[in-house]
Amino acid sequence: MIRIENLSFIYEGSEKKALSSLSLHIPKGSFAGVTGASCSGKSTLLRAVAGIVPHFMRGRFFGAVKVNGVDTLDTSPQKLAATVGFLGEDIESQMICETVEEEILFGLENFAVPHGEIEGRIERVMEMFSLAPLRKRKISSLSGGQRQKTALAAVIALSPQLLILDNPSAELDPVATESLYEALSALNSRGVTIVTAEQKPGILCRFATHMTVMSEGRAVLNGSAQQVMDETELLRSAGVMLPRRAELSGRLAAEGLYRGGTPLNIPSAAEMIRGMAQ
Ligand SMILES: Nc1ncnc2c1ncn2[C@@H]1O[C@H](COP(=O)(O)OP(=O)(O)OP(=O)(O)O)[C@@H](O)[C@H]1O
Repeated sequence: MIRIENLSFIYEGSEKKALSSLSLHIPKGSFAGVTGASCSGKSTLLRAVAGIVPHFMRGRFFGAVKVNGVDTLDTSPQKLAATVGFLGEDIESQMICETVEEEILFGLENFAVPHGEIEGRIERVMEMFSLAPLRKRKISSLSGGQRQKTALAAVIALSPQLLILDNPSAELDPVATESLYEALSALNSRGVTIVTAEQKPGILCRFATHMTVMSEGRAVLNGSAQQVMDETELLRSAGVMLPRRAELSGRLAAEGLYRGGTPLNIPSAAEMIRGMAQ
């Protein structure tokens, strides 16, 4: 679904490569998680997949990004948006309507979703993000987390085939983050390809089928969540903050007490401890 070939990008006015000779393949149906330290290039990578780089955010672009076989240089982000949902870090700039309902409705009308389908889609995303009580509320009166949920709901209501989310948990509390990832996982199991970037890999490794670690504009690690999370030294050197369960398994392994892989979730961490106690 996404094929990136030898991509380098330098923002206009900058001399530094935000992306450097990056090649990556994300198959259709994946739940891909992109992680890495601040300024490692995660947002730029996602913007390149959505065509925002270099169409809206200009600069020197080398290599190719193909989405569903279409070269993003040969199409516009508006055309891509028919199948690609993108929510960037700066959600404020993506929200243009006065109320929650209008914000979700705007995209649906803009993409000429048949009238008979609109109410069903609005209700579905309202339920997904517990937004029903906020339906008529002004966006200016919402908390950061409520705005984030509204922006996510507006993108998901468009039923994209590919959903790209940059730091979607930024304004969400842990419970809302958990429900967001469960909702994304449910969409993924219905065939939607998902690409999300997060600085911390703890939530990604629980849900992603595929992970990429960025460092200085390069993809320094790429593979299944287990393969990536087992590379603890490389993750540390890329400035990635390991989840506590990975710190724990790493220390136990260094002391010769544990030989398995990094536990990706709490049940597998419990399994690790149970195994040692026996
Ligand atoms: N609009 C821009 N103009 C110029 N340089 C930019 C712009 N956006 C990002 N950069 C630069 O590109 C590089 C990669 O930034 P990017 O935002 O892609 O990293 P990131 O991993 O998403 O960071 P963060 O986790 O802090 O959001 C950095 O050196 C950054 O300063």
